[in-house]
Amino acid sequence: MKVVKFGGTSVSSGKQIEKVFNIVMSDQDRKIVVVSAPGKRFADDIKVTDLLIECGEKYLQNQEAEDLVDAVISRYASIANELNLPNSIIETIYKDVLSRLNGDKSKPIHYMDAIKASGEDNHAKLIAAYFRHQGIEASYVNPKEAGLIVNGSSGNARVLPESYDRLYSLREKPGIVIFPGFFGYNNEGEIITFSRSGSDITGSILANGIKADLYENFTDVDAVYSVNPNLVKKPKEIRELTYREMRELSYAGFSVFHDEALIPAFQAGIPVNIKNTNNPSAKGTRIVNQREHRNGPVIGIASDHDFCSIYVNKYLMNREIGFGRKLLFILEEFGLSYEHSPSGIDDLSIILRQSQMDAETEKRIIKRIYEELGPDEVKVEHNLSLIMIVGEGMRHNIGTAARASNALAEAGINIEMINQGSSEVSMMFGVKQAQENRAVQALYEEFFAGVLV
Ligand SMILES: Nc1ncnc2c1ncn2[C@@H]1O[C@H](COP(=O)(O)OP(=O)(O)O)[C@@H](O)[C@H]1O
Ligand SMILES: N[C@@H](CC(=O)OP(=O)(O)O)C(=O)O
Repeated sequence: MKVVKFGGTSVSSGKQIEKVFNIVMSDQDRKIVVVSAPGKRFADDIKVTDLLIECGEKYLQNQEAEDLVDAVISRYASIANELNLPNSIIETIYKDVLSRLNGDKSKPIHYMDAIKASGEDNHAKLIAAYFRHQGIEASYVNPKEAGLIVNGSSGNARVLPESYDRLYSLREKPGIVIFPGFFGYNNEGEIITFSRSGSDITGSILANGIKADLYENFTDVDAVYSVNPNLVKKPKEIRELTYREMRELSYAGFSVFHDEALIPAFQAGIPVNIKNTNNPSAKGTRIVNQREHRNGPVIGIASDHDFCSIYVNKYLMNREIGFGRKLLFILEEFGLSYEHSPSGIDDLSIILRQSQMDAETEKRIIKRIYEELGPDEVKVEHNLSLIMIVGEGMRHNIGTAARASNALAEAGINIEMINQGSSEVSMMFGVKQAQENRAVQALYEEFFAGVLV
């Protein structure tokens, strides 16, 4: 039995949903179908989730948002029209969206979550109606009814382990199950969404719950490429990746698969296959526990931007017990999470996503570090990009760091910091944001020219 997830681009129009239908019908093991809200049909299009967020925010401020409600409903209406579905489905969706928008605003965060989740919830109903219209036994299943219970905060839902046992009974449901991605319910019955692009997570949870043989994740590219295809023309396709490699790469910028989505599938030992809705016969990329090492040391290069670093220097820092803890405690008190902390004997850098820290917070943090830790120097550097080179093969190859540093030096790029992950499957380079793309291209040239992946 397989769980199949279709991303926003795969369900963005009636034509795309016909492809989804054909893919599901072509393999009788494809039983559980997880869907996203309608995504982009073309580069400048707006995802339904983004329209809903704008709409909800206006309603919260009691502002007019009729044009936005129209924009949401007309996305579903044009899909229903293309698929020759009766108008009653659009009336149902319209009523649902309005009732959420006019719902209880006393807890704005929960209010917004219910609105965001309507994108997938209504689309799952529409897609189930289409399958039935085609004469196929199919039903929409709500996450609460199925037992997908979560905790955590809005946009950061965490599945509760007991959900898995409950979801197992989906196996017995007759026909095809159409399941909305992106959200679950907490024990109080409130909707909580996963982080953005979180339908990948729902698919993985369901794959674990029903103990699927395979989790197929359909998107709009033939494979996971060794580098973001928007940065390098026709990059090499990756046939097979380990869970650890994919986890590092999706964390560091491979937006094709959500980094949190690997854990449930990994825990149950279920392989993941990333495939293309627009070219389903292409093999795609498999994510597995172990793979053969036929390529060089590196399997992929990912990059992400908008980081900053807080650099702290103090002579004899290495002998001062509790220095690191006190520094991190200051950040904790400001509610900040950090990504990495490369260190030397007398210095320590903390890398953060800079959107968390405005100018005022930064000033207050620096003041506290000076007051409480007595450093010789504290420096904050903004607009950094992190580039991650990833590959299980790096463990068996010496000289990877030297090759990467040389390639960057030859491209005239200054390395602001290096961090070799203790996992030994990744190595991170910090560079100035303006040099990110050039750095990725230089590393790609170094590690992939002529390599079979
Ligand atoms: N290394 C990579 N390999 C493949 N796609 C990538 C990679 N890095 C970024 N992407 C982008 O991820 C996109 C697919 O993810 P996403 O837009 O979330 O799809 P979906 O709508 O199916 O959820 C691709 O179109 C591509 O632009
Ligand atoms: N619709 C949600 C969840 C999701 O997974 O979407 P997509 O499959 O388009 O990345 C979002 O935009 O975040």
